[in-house]
Amino acid sequence: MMATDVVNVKEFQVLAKQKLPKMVYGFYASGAEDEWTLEENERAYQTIRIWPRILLDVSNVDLSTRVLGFDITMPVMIAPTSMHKMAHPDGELATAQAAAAAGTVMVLSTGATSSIEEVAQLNSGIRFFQLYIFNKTNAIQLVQRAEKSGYKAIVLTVDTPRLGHREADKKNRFALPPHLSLKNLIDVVPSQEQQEQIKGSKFETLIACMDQELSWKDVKWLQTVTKLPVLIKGVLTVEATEQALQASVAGIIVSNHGGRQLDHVPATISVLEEIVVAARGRIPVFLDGGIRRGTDIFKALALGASGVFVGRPILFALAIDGETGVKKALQILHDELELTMALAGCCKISDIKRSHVRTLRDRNRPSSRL
Ligand SMILES: Cc1cc2nc3c(=O)[nH]c(=O)nc-3n(C[C@H](O)[C@H](O)[C@H](O)COP(=O)(O)O)c2cc1C
Ligand SMILES: CCCCCCC(=O)C(=O)O
Repeated sequence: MMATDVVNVKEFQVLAKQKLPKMVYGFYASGAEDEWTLEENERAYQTIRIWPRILLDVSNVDLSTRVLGFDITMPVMIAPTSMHKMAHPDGELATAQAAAAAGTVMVLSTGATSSIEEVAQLNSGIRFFQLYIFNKTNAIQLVQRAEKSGYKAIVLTVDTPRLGHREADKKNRFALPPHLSLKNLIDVVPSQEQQEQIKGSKFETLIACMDQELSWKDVKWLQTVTKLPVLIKGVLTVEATEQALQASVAGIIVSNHGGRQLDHVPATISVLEEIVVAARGRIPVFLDGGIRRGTDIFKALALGASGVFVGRPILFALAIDGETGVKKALQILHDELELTMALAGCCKISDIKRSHVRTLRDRNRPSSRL
């Protein structure tokens, strides 16, 4: 198969497996331990049925929406993923160009191989900055740089006090290729001495430097050092949603880190609805994990998501064809969502209702005839 033959975003992964070095492909593709959650993230969409409406005028389908007050062309955004230059020499710059061209949000990772400023200089696209907190001094610096560079929100990732156990990385002795660097973390790069102490690679030592004491009071603290809205990424429970409301965050992202952190946590789509209910419409609820089809996006929106973020398909598309590949991946997801909406009888995002889907739980209710 050639890049030009790709007809759905899953095919980018097949091509990327053939093209990328084993260590890089393994880092991007793998999940934690038995990869149950990684697989469940995709599998869970299969249990949800779409209930279409018919004979509605769907000659004009509009996917545009608003996220944190910003107009975007579709409720599909780019999740923060680290180290894009392992996929393609243009790295995050290519991804950011594609996101801006598609009119949607890109979230730049703290672990990017391009700097906050390099990405910001490219165009006027809408970008958020994903924050990993190593220490408060570094966090303040990163947030101030993001603010100054025009990023519109801070996405605080809260599911990574330590890195999940990814066996592929262990087997492949994962390390960032020496010609690349994590440009935003130059000042927390571990010393040779620290590396020897931890008996790991530079990457493992760096991760070990993350602030493992992070707590809800630090979420409050973060809000005092930035004017930007703060989103919490890594929410999977009603309890955390209630705490997020109490902390007055601007929104939450239901995420299990693409199955890379704690294995056997539920698929994100399976917990979305209870989290949406717990959020009581007070803050937007976004979701990532396992989104591979327009129908997946439609299901997430019907269950109450204000938008979704996509991770691996973007990385694999980048690996295959740089900026053009990412544009193509975004276009495919756009077109699939548009077609799904037309076939389900929805002309705009707000037409997508809870009654357009039936979940396993709906079907298992005693009164159900489905
Ligand atoms: C290779 C890779 C690197 C990632 N790096 C980050 C990161 O730096 N920060 C973060 O918050 N999440 C990171 N994630 C998690 C994604 O933001 C997102 O939660 C996940 O990829 C969504 O699942 P999907 O890949 O099935 O779309 C990473 C995921 C992958 C696959
Ligand atoms: C600051 C370095 C980040 C590396 C970890 C990236 C990540 O979140 C992942 O899932 O991998």
